[in-house]
Amino acid sequence: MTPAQLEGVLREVGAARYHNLHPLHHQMVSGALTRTQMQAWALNRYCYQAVIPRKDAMILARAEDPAFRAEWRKRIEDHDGDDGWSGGIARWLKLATGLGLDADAVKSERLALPATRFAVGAYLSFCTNRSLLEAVASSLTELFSPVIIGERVPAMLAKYDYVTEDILAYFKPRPVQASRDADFALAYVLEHATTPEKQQAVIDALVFKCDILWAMLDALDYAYGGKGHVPPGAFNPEER
Ligand SMILES: O=C(O)c1cc(C(=O)O)c2c(n1)C(=O)C(=O)c1cc(C(=O)O)[nH]c1-2
Repeated sequence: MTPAQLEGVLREVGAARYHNLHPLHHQMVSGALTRTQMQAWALNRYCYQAVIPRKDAMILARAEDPAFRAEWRKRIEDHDGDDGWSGGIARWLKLATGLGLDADAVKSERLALPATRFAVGAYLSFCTNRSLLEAVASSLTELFSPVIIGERVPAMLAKYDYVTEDILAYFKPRPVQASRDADFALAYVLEHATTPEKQQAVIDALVFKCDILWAMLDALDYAYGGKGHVPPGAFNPEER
């Protein structure tokens, strides 16, 4: 494949598998989620946010090119800020507490769904154990995140009276940051996936990452959707 063809395939993967196609996302933007479902989404998604700078540190540690590291470290700065609590993770915590959750409970991750923990752990270990090229490719879901954020934020503000712009401050810088990050990662992947095997590996990495995001929404839907099968020990407001 030429680099342009590979880019085309990667974009097709996103068009077919990204989590904006998940029924739970559709319910969220149509205004159909209960407050408990919204809280559960925020609480579980915190685990994903919290692992992102850790997996990026794994990628950094394995990159030999200083110019690559200088670019990639911006991702860690975006999420941790200068002091650990002035970046994206802190803003996600604000989102969670704005929805009525307790900050310490969210931070502890103890109330997250088992499947969330497994999915997030799988992402961290993928970026630790696979090739640098595959780890970089697995971040390429960010090519598609500006679209889902563009759907989610206006819909949440319009459809849920308890959601405010302040609560959703996390998302404000994300489309710009994600485009910067995804452009860099895509250029890296297109330059370094030089054999059919490597090209297949980066496609598979993006599929794997779409599956992580999909599995997280599946688990939320199963636990807090119509069936209401909340696993033992997981967030369950009715038990309080
Ligand atoms: O709101 C979303 O649906 C969404 C999706 C993704 C993604 O596609 O992985 C990320 C984010 N947000 C996000 O905020 C973020 O910081 C982020 C980092 C990464 C990554 O894999 O390095 N993905 C995402």
